[in-house]
Amino acid sequence: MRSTIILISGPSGSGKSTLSEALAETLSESLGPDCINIIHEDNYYRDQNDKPFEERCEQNYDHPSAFEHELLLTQLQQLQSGQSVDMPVYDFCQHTRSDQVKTLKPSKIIIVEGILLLSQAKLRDFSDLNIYVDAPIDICLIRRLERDIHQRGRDMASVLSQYQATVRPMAEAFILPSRQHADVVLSGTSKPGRSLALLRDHLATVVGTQAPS
Ligand SMILES: Nc1ncnc2c1ncn2[C@@H]1O[C@H](COP(=O)(O)OP(=O)(O)O)[C@@H](O)[C@H]1O
Ligand SMILES: O=c1ccn([C@@H]2O[C@H](COP(=O)(O)O)[C@@H](O)[C@H]2O)c(=O)[nH]1
Repeated sequence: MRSTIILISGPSGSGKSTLSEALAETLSESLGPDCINIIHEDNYYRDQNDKPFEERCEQNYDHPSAFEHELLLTQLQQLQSGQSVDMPVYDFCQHTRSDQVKTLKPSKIIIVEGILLLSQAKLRDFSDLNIYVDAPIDICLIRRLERDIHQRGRDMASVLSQYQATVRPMAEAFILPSRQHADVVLSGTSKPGRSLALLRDHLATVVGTQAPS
């Protein structure tokens, strides 16, 4: 079995995770629930257990060097060659890898979502379909504020200072230019069903005759 790899990239808060879940749900209906893995690029943030918490809070998490993209590519290659992998698990509240891993079994489809995937030539060349999710930057910031405060243990002041120091400048330097590498650009403010409809022909090409209707 050769896995089909689908990358979903775009700015933080644009709607990548939401689209990934919607796509996985739709594909599961036609291919079966065990046919799909979703991998979050976030799990490949570098381990920082050797640094004190205060220092971890100050890191730039929006530069490509913050990620271990080589490990992500290696694990995608292993999954594609039929091997299970132990994916790292990231703890956003602690800004480092947790001591857990998640074992992934090979699957027909692998959806990978994350901010900097399309900035990486080796990853986008390895992928069968490259999707970029776009949304206005004010919408992304509002969504991020809500999420980081409610789910990632942050306060408004730290989210806003990080946004100005690294999130926005790195997005301008690395994420927004990566849009040019996408096979398809989707709106992160449209209903997910509309995005799935726009993906139909692309999915038929990469997934084959069993693409969702
Ligand atoms: N198409 C959409 N329409 C309305 N709200 C959305 C849409 N996509 C995502 N959201 C909301 O925006 C927030 C961030 O979405 P998420 O998918 O987690 O973004 P990302 O993975 O790009 O950081 C979530 O609260 C989600 O419910
Ligand atoms: O320890 C960390 C690691 C990452 N971040 C921020 O997370 C986003 C990426 O997550 P999405 O789910 O794709 O939005 C990135 O912009 C980093 O700034 C963090 O704050 N702390």
